[in-house]
Amino acid sequence: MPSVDEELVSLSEYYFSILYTVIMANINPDLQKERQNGTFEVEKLTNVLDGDKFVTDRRRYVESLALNEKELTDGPDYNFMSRKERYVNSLRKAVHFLKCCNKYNFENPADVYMFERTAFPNEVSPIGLHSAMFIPTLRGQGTKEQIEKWVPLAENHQIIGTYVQTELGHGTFIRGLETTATYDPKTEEFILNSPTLTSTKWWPGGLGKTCNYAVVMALLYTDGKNYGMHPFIVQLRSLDTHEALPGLAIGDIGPKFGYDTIDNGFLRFNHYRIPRMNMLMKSAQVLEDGTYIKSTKNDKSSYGAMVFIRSVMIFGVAARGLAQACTIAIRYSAVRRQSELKKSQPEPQILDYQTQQYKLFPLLASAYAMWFTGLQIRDLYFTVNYDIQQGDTERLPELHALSSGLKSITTSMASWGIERCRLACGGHGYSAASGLPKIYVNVSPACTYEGENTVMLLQCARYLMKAYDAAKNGQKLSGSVDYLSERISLRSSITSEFSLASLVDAYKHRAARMTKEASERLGRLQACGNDPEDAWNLNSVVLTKVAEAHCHYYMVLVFESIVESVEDDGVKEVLKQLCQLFALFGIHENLGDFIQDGFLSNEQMVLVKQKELSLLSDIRRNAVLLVDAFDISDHLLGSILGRFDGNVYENLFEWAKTSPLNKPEVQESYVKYLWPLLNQNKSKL
Ligand SMILES: CCCCC/C=C\C/C=C\C/C=C\CCCCC(=O)SCCNC(=O)CCNC(=O)[C@H](O)C(C)(C)COP(=O)(O)OP(=O)(O)OC[C@H]1O[C@@H](n2cnc3c(N)ncnc32)[C@H](O)[C@@H]1OP(=O)(O)O
Ligand SMILES: Cc1cc2nc3c(=O)[nH]c(=O)nc-3n(C[C@H](O)[C@H](O)[C@H](O)COP(=O)(O)OP(=O)(O)OC[C@H]3O[C@@H](n4cnc5c(N)ncnc54)[C@H](O)[C@@H]3O)c2cc1C
Repeated sequence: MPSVDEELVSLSEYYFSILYTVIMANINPDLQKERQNGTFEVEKLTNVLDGDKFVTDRRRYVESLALNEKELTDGPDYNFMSRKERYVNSLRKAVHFLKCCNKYNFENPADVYMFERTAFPNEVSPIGLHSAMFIPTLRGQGTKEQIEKWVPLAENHQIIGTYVQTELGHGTFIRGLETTATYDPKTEEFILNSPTLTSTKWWPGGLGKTCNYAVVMALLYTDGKNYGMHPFIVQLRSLDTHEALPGLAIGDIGPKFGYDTIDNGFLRFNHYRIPRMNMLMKSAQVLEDGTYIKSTKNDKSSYGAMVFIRSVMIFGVAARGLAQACTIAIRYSAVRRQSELKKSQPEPQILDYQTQQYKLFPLLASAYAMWFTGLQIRDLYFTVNYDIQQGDTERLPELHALSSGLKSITTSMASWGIERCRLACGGHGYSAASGLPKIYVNVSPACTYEGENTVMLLQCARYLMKAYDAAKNGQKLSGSVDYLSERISLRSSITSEFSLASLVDAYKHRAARMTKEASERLGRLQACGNDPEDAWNLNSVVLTKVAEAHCHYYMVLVFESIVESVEDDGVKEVLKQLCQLFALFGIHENLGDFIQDGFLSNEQMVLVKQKELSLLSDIRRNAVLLVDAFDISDHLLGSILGRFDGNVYENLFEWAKTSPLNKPEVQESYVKYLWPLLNQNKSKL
């Protein structure tokens, strides 16, 4: 007998197939042709992207639950709302979302995440930080007793919290934060204080108007000594009136580049007291008498929430953001016809222009590379985190380096790529109807939050320099830096076959050579009199490139391993083409790195450029199916240009008619401003 879940899944498959048939009946003919001409089965590739068929079915089922919730999907068009309306609407949806979580009683956090993603398409909910950072920090940094006390309150939403770290004066440099938590043994309380204007907490999501609790990062003082940054649970607002508690000044920081649905806020403490036990004490304790005791080996374990978000952002923000933009731009390029290739022939689909393919297909390949890498790092996070829970922090530095570096290169690639997709859609790309502006403003801050991208690359480089030194001293390295202690090939093995192994090898060579040279340069800078910090700074542009090279290598390596693991021939072939294009585009873009020491010969360079162009033609045939395989619903895309049915023009026209500026026919502003202007000289007409 099938389980309830199995029944639901087959029901959702059934509805999906009906929906698919209905939609196909009304598909733009160009898109229909694209979908008939492919060389592989889309569904099989979707299963690879999801992990397996079961995950695909489950995801569709969970998404269908969210799509059936009218409270989440109906309502005013986001594009026509004011900032305040966007916040209020999002909070309304957030509360309904919580009711749904109770109703459906999801046991797996992945279900909650998929449901939330559908409820908040390219938006962040005002309570998003509650589950993304507040609860994980309570769990990660609390003692058993603290977890037992606070987590149920948070999970039952009796309290709603956020993560409060950044200040007006400092975000990157955590040791420069100024908020103090001074222990008072007489009352067994901590006194939180903002001693300067620059110590005002600034940016935390949901702080402005929504949350009544927070984990606050502050400098711990006890017995007159500063022990650095520690996490504290702080009540911010009355649970009855929601007013800020005495001793606190809280508010919204005002409009931003995007993120309209969330109230990023400020917070000032005026000698605000909290009980001793509100310090999260898993890594360090303050006893009743003020004695400070450190209980974990790695003093960066309190940075765990940041490592978590960086690890999940690669897939959740960068890969999915770029995949959505590619879906929009490629579908639109298949239905848009413009100019002429040959006289007296119909105007071609713009996707047939090689230049259009060169704009879009490397981005498509990057989206796939990020997608697979993101899933890999998410899994690595859970493995390492499990070890940490058992007291083993050995792999934390590697996870920190990889998640920092990959968070940086993928969010940079994605935000650059989304803008490129917008430009590739010509004029209509600039309309909010394209959905691309909303995707862009949702992805672009990821280059800054959870560690500014340059700073994160330098964290990764720091790890690479240490690893290289260890390898030089004879240590055998493992994990993602194992290649630094291997003998690497001096000449590229790339041939006209373009085996994936030869491409991985090229990236490995580049990363290893650049790491070695950066390390030697660092040594030379110190040898000629610079102290280590100045030498580091004078070498930092080079170091960011080293980190990029390492992360790029890692992405090619992961992509190759996925291609190798796929059994279906059709899917394997298209993924191989994408993997080759990702690698070759990267070589072309960074050619100097690959030819500098003669690794790549002139002949090989010519081959690379030829193959890159021939791959465009290969991928052209499957381009629409390759974006269909991401299986991103129209609701999530929020794009008229990227609609699954390709019926762009009629829907653009209908959408424009709903613009509030079109109602009423004659606007008040005409009467107030234009009429007087137009009529001032009327008598002279
Ligand atoms: C459930 C699925 C969800 C999916 C959805 C996906 C995501 C979306 C979710 C939410 C998004 C919505 C909203 C956005 C939220 C944004 C929240 C924030 O931005 S919170 C604030 C984040 N702030 C930062 O990231 C600050 C960046 N700065 C730092 O991290 C650090 O200060 C530093 C730059 C790394 C330097 O730290 P410090 O000065 O203390 O240390 P050093 O002396 O330089 O280094 C000492 C040593 O420690 C290592 N290290 C540093 N950080 C870590 C770490 N996190 N973990 C492990 N190790 C770390 C460092 O490398 C040094 O090592 P060593 O060389 O060996 O000495
Ligand atoms: C949308 C959004 C949401 C956010 N949400 C939260 C939240 O929920 N909670 C929270 O606590 N914070 C939050 N933040 C704050 C965010 O984490 C910080 O803005 C981020 O860590 C960057 O720090 P910063 O603003 O101090 O940048 P800065 O460090 O001032 O960066 C400015 C420039 O200085 C350079 N720079 C700085 N230090 C170095 C260095 N050591 N080496 C080389 N270059 C350097 C950077 O590369 C950058 O070019 C959010 C920010 C945004 C934009």
